[in-house]
Amino acid sequence: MSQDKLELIRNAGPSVLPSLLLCDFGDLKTELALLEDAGTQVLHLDVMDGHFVPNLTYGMPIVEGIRRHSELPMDVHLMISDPLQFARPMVDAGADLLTFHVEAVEDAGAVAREIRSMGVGAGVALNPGTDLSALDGCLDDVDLVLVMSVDAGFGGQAFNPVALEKLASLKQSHPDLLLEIDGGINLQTIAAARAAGCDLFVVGSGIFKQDDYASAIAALDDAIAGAVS
Ligand SMILES: O=C(CO)[C@H](O)[C@H](O)COP(=O)(O)O
Ligand SMILES: [Co+2]
Repeated sequence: MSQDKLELIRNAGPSVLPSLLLCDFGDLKTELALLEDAGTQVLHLDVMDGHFVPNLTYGMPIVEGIRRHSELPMDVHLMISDPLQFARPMVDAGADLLTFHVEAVEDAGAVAREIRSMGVGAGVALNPGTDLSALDGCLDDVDLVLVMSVDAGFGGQAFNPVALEKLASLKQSHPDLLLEIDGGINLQTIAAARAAGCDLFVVGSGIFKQDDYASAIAALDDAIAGAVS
């Protein structure tokens, strides 16, 4: 099942991925229905442990709850110190792709291989201050690279353009790699990310702080389509 969903994630781009960090968790069912009606193809879930990042969000019960209300593929962004500690429970909860931070682990390739052995996709993320060289040796083992355009931990932060250089460089060196960006993506920043070669665009405030999710997503889609590379 997860392999089919992973294929859907691979083929979704270019696409906006709503980050549920800022959604109304008191009414998940309605939130998910609105996102599905707006044409969402993949959900982005932010898991924070209060240790790797100074913020705490949610774990398996919420991922499982989201899965009960939606069949959409789930891209789970693990901002946690020990990704392998919770990888299997996250897969059992319904995750289809697990993205861990390269800053959190000793051997990113080994972590990615272990995640893939669980039948789901593996992604590796890097914060704005982390050099691309941190990914040396692991890119053959991952399905996706998540280039952070804010320091992982909070929604609503300002976009850091260092992400654009990293995307362009990865696109050039690994043209077949799936590239995702996360943090401060909105109508002002999304076209530049597309022009730099990005496939998947995580958006939190740019959707959930807007009155109408569908028109917010449609405007972001239009900006992606109009991007010049
Ligand atoms: O991983 C994240 C934060 O660490 C979130 O996915 C991201 O911040 C989305 O929110 P926004 O679009 O408001 O920046
Ligand atoms: Co995220």
